[in-house]
Amino acid sequence: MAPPAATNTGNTPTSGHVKANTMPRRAYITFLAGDGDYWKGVVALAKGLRKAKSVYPLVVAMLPDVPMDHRHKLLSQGCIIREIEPLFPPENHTQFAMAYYVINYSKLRIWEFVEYSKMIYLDGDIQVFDNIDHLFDLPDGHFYAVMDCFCERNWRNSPQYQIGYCQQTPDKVHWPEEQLGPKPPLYFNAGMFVSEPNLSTYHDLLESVKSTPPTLFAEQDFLNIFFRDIYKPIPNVYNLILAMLWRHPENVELDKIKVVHYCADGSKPWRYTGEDVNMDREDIKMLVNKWWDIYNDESLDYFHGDSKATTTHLMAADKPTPAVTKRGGPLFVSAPSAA
Ligand SMILES: O=c1ccn([C@@H]2O[C@H](COP(=O)(O)OP(=O)(O)O)[C@@H](O)[C@H]2O)c(=O)[nH]1
Ligand SMILES: OC[C@H]1O[C@H](O[C@@H]2[C@@H](O)[C@H](O)[C@@H](O)[C@H](O)[C@@H]2O)[C@H](O)[C@@H](O)[C@H]1O
Ligand SMILES: [Mn+2]
Repeated sequence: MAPPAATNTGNTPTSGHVKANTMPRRAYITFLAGDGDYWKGVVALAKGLRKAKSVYPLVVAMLPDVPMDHRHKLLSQGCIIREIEPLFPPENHTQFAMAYYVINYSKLRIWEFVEYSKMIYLDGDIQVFDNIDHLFDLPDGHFYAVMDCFCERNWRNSPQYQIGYCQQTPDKVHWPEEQLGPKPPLYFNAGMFVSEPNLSTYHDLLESVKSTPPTLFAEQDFLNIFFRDIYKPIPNVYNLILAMLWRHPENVELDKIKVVHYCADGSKPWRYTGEDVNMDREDIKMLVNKWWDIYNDESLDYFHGDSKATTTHLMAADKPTPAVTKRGGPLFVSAPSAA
């Protein structure tokens, strides 16, 4: 298989079985920041999309602080790298739910990727287990994403959490309009969404972020405000927020789930120990195993079995060859059943 040119067209599919430039300009886009271990999530995502036979490329919107050896690991998995400038919210004293959420505002840069007409954004801690290319055919002009859940502890400073209200079960605790005003509009998780890159949308996003005071869930809150008039919920098979398994099991059909979002505390597969709350559940162990099965599957590597091409490709990019990605990861006694 010919190695991808360092600056390929942007339509070279990760699976390699469709001729470049014959597909509509569509792409999966993820975001990578820092010198930590999220690159492992992106490697797994590239391999998962390949296993699911997606015909569209995976583009990595990358902050400048991502080290060269991490970039090579992604290039050698067929990813397209698009370096972006960081984007920060206005000066604020907000306590984000997680301090590092401030870097997630840089995600907004992806609306500038107008070489693509349609994008599916996926967090680096997401895995795609079944083909979801059909989502690219959803009608333009809307923002598609899965509804979030407000029951986890990291929502404890929100009014919803404090009164026990969650949009997943709106009849369990009614929203007290008299005390808290109108019920909030439906709220999506920003770890996965379908949208269209567009320069005027991008301009409006950047203008609007300057005047929107940051809140608990950083750019996720901001995106919910910005796209609230065109937001359309899609089924949770496209973004299983793991907490749904213990907060709203009645809303989850695990065997129908296509996309898993490892966002619960302690659930990032590449850091998983099983010691955090809820992490000893059999369904969590099975989903973490499924992630590792893909991460460790060398038959899913972009340069499977052709290390010479890897060297050629990377030498062509005039960069040192990457260290061999350490394989391995926790194996569990309980045999993983199919999810
Ligand atoms: O150190 C970091 C933290 C976050 N991210 C990216 O930002 C996304 C959002 O962060 P995270 O998934 O941790 O948020 P969560 O969904 O768990 O709240 C991640 O999936 C990564 O794509 C990253 O690249 N490096
Ligand atoms: O910067 C804010 C982040 O907010 C979201 O994560 C949260 C949120 O969904 C909560 O509802 C969950 O309880 C929590 O577990 C989860 O981490 C997005 O997944 C992430 O991409 C990013 O936008
Ligand atoms: Mn995430």
